[in-house]
Amino acid sequence: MSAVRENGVIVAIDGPSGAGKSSLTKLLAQRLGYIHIDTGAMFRAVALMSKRAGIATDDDARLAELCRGLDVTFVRDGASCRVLANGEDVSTEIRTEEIGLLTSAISARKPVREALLTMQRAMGAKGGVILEGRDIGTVVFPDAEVKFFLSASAEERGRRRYLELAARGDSATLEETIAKVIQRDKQDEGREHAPLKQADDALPIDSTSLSIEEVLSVMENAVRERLAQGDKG
Ligand SMILES: Nc1ncnc2c1ncn2[C@@H]1O[C@H](COP(=O)(O)OP(=O)(O)OP(=O)(O)O)[C@@H](O)[C@H]1O
Ligand SMILES: Nc1ccn([C@H]2C[C@H](O)[C@@H](COP(=O)(O)O)O2)c(=O)n1
Repeated sequence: MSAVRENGVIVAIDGPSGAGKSSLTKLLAQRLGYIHIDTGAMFRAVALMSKRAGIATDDDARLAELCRGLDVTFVRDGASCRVLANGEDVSTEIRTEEIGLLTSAISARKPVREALLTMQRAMGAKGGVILEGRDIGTVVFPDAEVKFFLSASAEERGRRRYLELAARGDSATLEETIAKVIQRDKQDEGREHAPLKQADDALPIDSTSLSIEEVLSVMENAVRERLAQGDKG
């Protein structure tokens, strides 16, 4: 059993787009008093800055230089969290579907993954954190005390995303949205560096037919059970 960390355990929540990672990480972090680290938002911030700088998605030298000069931070704003890139609030801009697709390409580049890996490990090393992403339990923190792999059918994840986009006034159809979810799955699973995959010791949760509350209950129980084990030394 790994040594007890200074601020608590590390919780990893990996899974494909639209599975519910951000929703559950936010709620679980509130329940546990843990810090929520949205690693997807970090990759999205890199993608946004690369777009602004006109950097090609395969220009590794310029991407590496951009990452060296990029500081991504999270700032609590009431019940939610703002994402700052070099001090600029980019929380809204990074959430567009355009940036989402660009991020899938950018996140496949080795220099970007190496730069953000260093940042993510520095943010979470002392524990008391929940990191959500694609490679947390396999690459970022393979020694995380609790790992979940949260998934749902592509149709259900597309439906969720469709409802989310429609609420924001986006005119994408359900069929188009499901197709984009499947496209991002293929890109995230098929890339050479840190592909999306379930860690061998992760607890799989298929949320296709589960409510957010039902998923949260499974996750909270699993974390509290692990914390109780730590108390036993
Ligand atoms: N179990 C669930 N049942 C119904 N809706 C859900 C469930 N989990 C999440 N949702 C909804 O699905 C949408 C996507 O959820 P969320 O953004 O948390 O997913 P995600 O895995 O973080 O996606 P991405 O990786 O693309 O950021 C949100 O509108 C959320 O409220
Ligand atoms: N640890 C991570 C987190 C995210 N990504 C990639 C995968 C997605 O295509 C993109 C945006 O993530 P989201 O905000 O939708 O969760 O970033 C990754 O490769 N590794």
